[in-house]
Amino acid sequence: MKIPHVLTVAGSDSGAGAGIQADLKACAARGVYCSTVITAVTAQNTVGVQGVNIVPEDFVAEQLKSVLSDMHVDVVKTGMLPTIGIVKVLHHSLKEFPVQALVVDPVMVSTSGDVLAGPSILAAFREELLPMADIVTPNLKEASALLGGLQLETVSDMCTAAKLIHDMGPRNVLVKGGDLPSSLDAVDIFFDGDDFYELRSSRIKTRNTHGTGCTLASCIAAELAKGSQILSAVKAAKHYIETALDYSKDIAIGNGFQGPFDHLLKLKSNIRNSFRKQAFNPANLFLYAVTDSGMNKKWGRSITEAVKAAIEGGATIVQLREKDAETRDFLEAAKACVEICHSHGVPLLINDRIDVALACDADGVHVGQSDIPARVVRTLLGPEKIIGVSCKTPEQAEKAWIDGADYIGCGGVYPTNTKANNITVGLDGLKTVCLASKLPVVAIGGINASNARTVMEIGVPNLKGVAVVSALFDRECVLTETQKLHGDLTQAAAMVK
Ligand SMILES: Cc1ncc(COP(=O)(O)OP(=O)(O)O)c(N)n1
Ligand SMILES: Cc1nc(C(=O)O)sc1CCOP(=O)(O)O
Ligand SMILES: [Mg+2]
Repeated sequence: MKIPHVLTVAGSDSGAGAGIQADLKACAARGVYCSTVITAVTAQNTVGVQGVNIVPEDFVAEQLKSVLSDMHVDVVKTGMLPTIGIVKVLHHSLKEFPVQALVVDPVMVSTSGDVLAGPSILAAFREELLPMADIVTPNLKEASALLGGLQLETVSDMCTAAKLIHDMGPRNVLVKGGDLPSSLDAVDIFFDGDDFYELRSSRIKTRNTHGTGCTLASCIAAELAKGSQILSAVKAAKHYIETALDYSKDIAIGNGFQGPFDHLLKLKSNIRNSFRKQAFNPANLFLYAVTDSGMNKKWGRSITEAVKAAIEGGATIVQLREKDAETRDFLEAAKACVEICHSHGVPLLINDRIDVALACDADGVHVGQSDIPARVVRTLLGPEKIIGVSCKTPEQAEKAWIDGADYIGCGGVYPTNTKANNITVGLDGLKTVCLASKLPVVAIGGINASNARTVMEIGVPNLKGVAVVSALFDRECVLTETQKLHGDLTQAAAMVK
């Protein structure tokens, strides 16, 4: 079995908050193998950097050759590259042994203010490394240094910097605004050469932020190694950092002004979660079956029988929406459904109940506008679980994206008897929300085999499927109804293509 593999080319931090040590822990936390090429050994603690011993460039070259010639590396991530010679050696090695992606964290100054790579390195970064990079992740100081001292004080300045750095050759740029004085949130700007994305996460009040830059870059590298798209990788990395900082905000290591944080929080909270589930695939929204115990009871079947039939009929994702079930019964049924769904490779989500989702280790949850906010759900469930949010307006869709949701449900497309007092947005409302949403969308509300094609034929690329309750579960045969709907959706998908 092949395991995703990141090679980090960076300096050692004796205090183990940043550098090679942070990279190893971040990759371990993300379930990715990490090999190491050490460019420098630093004597460092929470007070600052007391000494730096640079590894001779021919020995950096030897380490690179050892790893790249033997082990299948997916992604290379760079940190402290203290000399021009080492940058050139790395450039040469990557030409000889190409990898799937290169993540460049242009480390220049430690957070304690100590210089780790002098200004002479800038030209080598610009000429040798940035043109090869899939993403470069400067903080404000590093972005300013790369741009000859350009002042960066606002989000708009960050966009300008991202564009100018993109012109140096990397395919994507993430300018990290953690030091932006005026912002309550941590605002980063991601630029892919076409679009700017403003990525916000809450600023956690803690002294334990040493190593966040190294960790973010390693985490992006780890996600890329697992096959994520670049923007998803960046978002997952930001969520991970936010969760880890929050988890570690009160730990006390060292006497200096900036301490390390705990990368391996998941091992303490839930060991099973440290093994990444299948990354969320928007294609799973194609035929989204949402259960209703009242309906299934009426037709004399259990939740598990209903879920099994829906999956056998072609459901691509299942949500347990059991509004009236006793918690203990709901949890037992949910555990059984997790087994059924996972044996068929189908994700299982829980409606509303984060406690039940955690207890049965479901793949995620779906929440609405009056449920626990998605941002809080993300903190509770961690970066890996799937989160869906019900949205009826473009503003709600924007908020869902900012809060770290993976998809949105939009409805009611048609009137429904399944949800009381539900506002109908119609096909026009659905289209408006889809066009505004940066997330994939599943349509819901009054959808059945006779109108599913009309819904899908609005022809908006991020509309990925339909979610249905009564059309599957308020029927005698769930299997037959699911098969019928699956057939209609498949025809609609062929038409839209
Ligand atoms: C896929 C999907 N979309 C929307 C909803 C509705 O969620 P919510 O607005 O929280 O209402 P309830 O389902 O909780 O009544 C959904 N469940 N699934
Ligand atoms: C659960 C739910 N949410 C809706 C929304 O508009 O967000 S409509 C709805 C009920 C969908 O049931 P049926 O497929 O039986 O119409
Ligand atoms: Mg809800």
